[in-house]
Amino acid sequence: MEFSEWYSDILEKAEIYDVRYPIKGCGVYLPYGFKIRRYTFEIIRNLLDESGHDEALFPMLIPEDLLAKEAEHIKGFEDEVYWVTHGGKTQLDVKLALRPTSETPIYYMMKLWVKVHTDLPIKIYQIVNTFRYETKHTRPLIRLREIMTFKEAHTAHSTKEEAENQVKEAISIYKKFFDTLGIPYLISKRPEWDKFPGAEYTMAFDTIFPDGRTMQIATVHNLGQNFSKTFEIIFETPTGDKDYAYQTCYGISDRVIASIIAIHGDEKGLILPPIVAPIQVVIVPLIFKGKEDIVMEKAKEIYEKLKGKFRVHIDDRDIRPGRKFNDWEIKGVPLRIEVGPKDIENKKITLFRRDTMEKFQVDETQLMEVVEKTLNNIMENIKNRAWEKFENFITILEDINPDEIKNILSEKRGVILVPFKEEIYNEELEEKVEATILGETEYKGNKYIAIAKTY
Ligand SMILES: Nc1ncnc2c1ncn2[C@@H]1O[C@H](COS(=O)(=O)NC(=O)[C@@H](N)CS)[C@@H](O)[C@H]1O
Repeated sequence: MEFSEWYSDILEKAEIYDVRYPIKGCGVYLPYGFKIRRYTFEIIRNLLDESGHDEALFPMLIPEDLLAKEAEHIKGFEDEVYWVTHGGKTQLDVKLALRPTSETPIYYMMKLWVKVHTDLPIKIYQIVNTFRYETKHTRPLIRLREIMTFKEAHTAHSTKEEAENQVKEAISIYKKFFDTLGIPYLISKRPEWDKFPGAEYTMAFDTIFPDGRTMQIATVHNLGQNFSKTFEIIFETPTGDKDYAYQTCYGISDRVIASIIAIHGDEKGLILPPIVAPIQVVIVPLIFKGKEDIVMEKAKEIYEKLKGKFRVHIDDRDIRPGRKFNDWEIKGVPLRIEVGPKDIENKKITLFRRDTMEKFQVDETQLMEVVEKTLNNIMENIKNRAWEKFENFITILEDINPDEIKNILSEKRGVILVPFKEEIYNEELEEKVEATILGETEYKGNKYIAIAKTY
């Protein structure tokens, strides 16, 4: 099955997301998908909190004059902004934007908060919905008009070096985040012509979807003093001088959820990393005539043992076991325990791991350690499998040969790496190869220009 068909099919069949909302680019997180989202963003929350960030919350509405303050920024977003013009029947005297991202409201407030260098650094983030009137083809969780899960971090520093270090910290936070989810990535510095509006430079994480196209899953921007000059975020330095704050911002969105689904899934359905799985272990009692009671009793006993440590569920629906197996395989539940009369007699436990579709038996005394070990093993396995597929999508060429590049990008697709040369690194190259320049990147110790077909 072709990837995009598989993808929209699984969103529905695994009950993750419902695209039938009557506005293009807007959809509904169903309970199962919402839990995956919750566990996923809990990871990034913890990583940010552990590295000195504080979560905050800013209004969604931005007055037109505020949004338009930073010239590059508004130029970059003016075609994407949704506007509110009325309050009820009353026309508003100032148009209000639905935030496409929150530099302008946040930096307006930072001006009020920052007076002296000891008020810095500020490291805050919010996880909110943002709005972008995307004109390109919208796709569920990938290219939304209402970006429902937009984690944006914004920092302000008293020195250029500290802001530079913050970019490095943001990159290492994202590496930990994607490594925890087993999502492979290539980190590149976006070319000048494709950086974030108002930034000095943009670092980006790109992953490769099963159809071979790359997906930008995170960005880190060094904003320099562009916004602090516009918003007058001025502080008194230790020597009594005045200076403008040095800033960074970095964001991820629902695309992280899309990547978990797309990268780890197989033809059968989802394969969820245990850390984000709403159900980590599903217990399926095999009901045989006359043995219902002992089977259910054992199932409950296993449930009670596991529930303190794992997210476990007993599927006691009155349907055939095969139907149950199928349902939980589609939903990507990492581990299944089948409880039948024979196993009970032999004091055995039958387990099934979703990533390899293997079934195996252990003594019931080993239950806890085997569940723990297998879940960890599943995480390692799906991460390695994802990186293997990713590496196979990378083609290193000695030189720019437009025809060869076009050929590879239409057949194999993936990312093409050519040795970095300043003289060819320009927008014309994109036209020549009819593809996107992701940027300059380090790969296995060498410096390359990365070229790909992107989402
Ligand atoms: N329309 C969209 N739908 C889903 N995700 C999106 C969309 N547009 C951007 N993203 C994701 O959001 C991330 C951050 O967006 S951004 O424009 O690159 N950066 C910012 O907005 C900065 N303020 C950092 S928070 C992107 O890296 C991309 O992964």
